[in-house]
Amino acid sequence: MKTELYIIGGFLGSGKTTLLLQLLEKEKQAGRKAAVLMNEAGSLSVDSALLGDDTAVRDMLNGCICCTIKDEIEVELLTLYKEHRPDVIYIETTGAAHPMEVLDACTSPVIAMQLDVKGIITLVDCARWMERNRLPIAHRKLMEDQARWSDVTALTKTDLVSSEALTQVKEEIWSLNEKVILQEMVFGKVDVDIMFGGGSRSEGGHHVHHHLHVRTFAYEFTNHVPRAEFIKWVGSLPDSVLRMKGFVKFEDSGERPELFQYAYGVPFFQPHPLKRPAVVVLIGDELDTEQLLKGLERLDGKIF
Ligand SMILES: Nc1nc2c(ncn2[C@@H]2O[C@H](COP(=O)(O)OP(=O)(O)OP(=O)(O)O)[C@@H](O)[C@H]2O)c(=O)[nH]1
Repeated sequence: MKTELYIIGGFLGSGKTTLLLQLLEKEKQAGRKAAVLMNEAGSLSVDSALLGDDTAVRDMLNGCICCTIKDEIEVELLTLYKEHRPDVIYIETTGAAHPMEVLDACTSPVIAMQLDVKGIITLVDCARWMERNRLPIAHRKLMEDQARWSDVTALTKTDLVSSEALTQVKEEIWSLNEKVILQEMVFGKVDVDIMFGGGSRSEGGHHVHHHLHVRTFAYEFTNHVPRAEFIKWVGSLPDSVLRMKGFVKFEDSGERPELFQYAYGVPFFQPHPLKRPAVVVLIGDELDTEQLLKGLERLDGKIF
């Protein structure tokens, strides 16, 4: 069984920990084992102290998982997975995190086959959203990007705004992200079934989920791959593939897989010193997963 992964993001003070505590309580009631990866910008984790003893928690301090300590996330996720085999991992990001960067960091090929990346939950503090034009432009843009790239947006602190303001917030968020599931929430109280009814972001297997636009797709090669064919395949990928990364064993490079990176149409290969699983991960908008699977299986010598 794969471990489900949810990313909880949202601007500073938007209510992430408040929601997380509610979600953990629900998981406990459902008899599921939950783990948390908590990212805080400071050197001391205040929020993880609130979580109680029955949840496995790992702190990532002194940096943001979407930039300065991005590489640590795969180690932290692997450690949580290996030590606890949780049913679900929640990642609480710092308020400064960009959701797509966090998604990128969480989809390391080293752990991709073990995780089912369910989605991004973004919290939007309604009062703050209404006043976002007073923020510096970079902060406002981040707040809007957080709403734009989420699967579920929980509108928090609805008790502090008028119903007209709430309607305006909803309309503005829908105009940025028409596929989002919007949920109103007061002090973390939310209908979890509606919230999580939207499908799954990761497709390490062979089934297609609807609703979500940005998805991840992981594939593990069984065989060595012909390099020229692989490069040709990469060149033929549609623009909907935003990012790809992984380790590939080529027919001309022996047993050590090469690190492969692809972003904005440019592939990059590098020999890798360590033993790594031959897994590639794709991130994209409306990925045609059947087509991708066919292409990868052909490269893997499984179909002709
Ligand atoms: N009025 C009101 N306050 C809320 C609500 N949800 C959370 N809060 C309060 O907002 C404050 C921040 O909540 P947190 O859950 O710590 O927010 P956070 O996003 O984890 O904060 P950071 O980790 O600092 O970014 C706390 O004092 C909460 O009690 C709500 O729905 N209404």
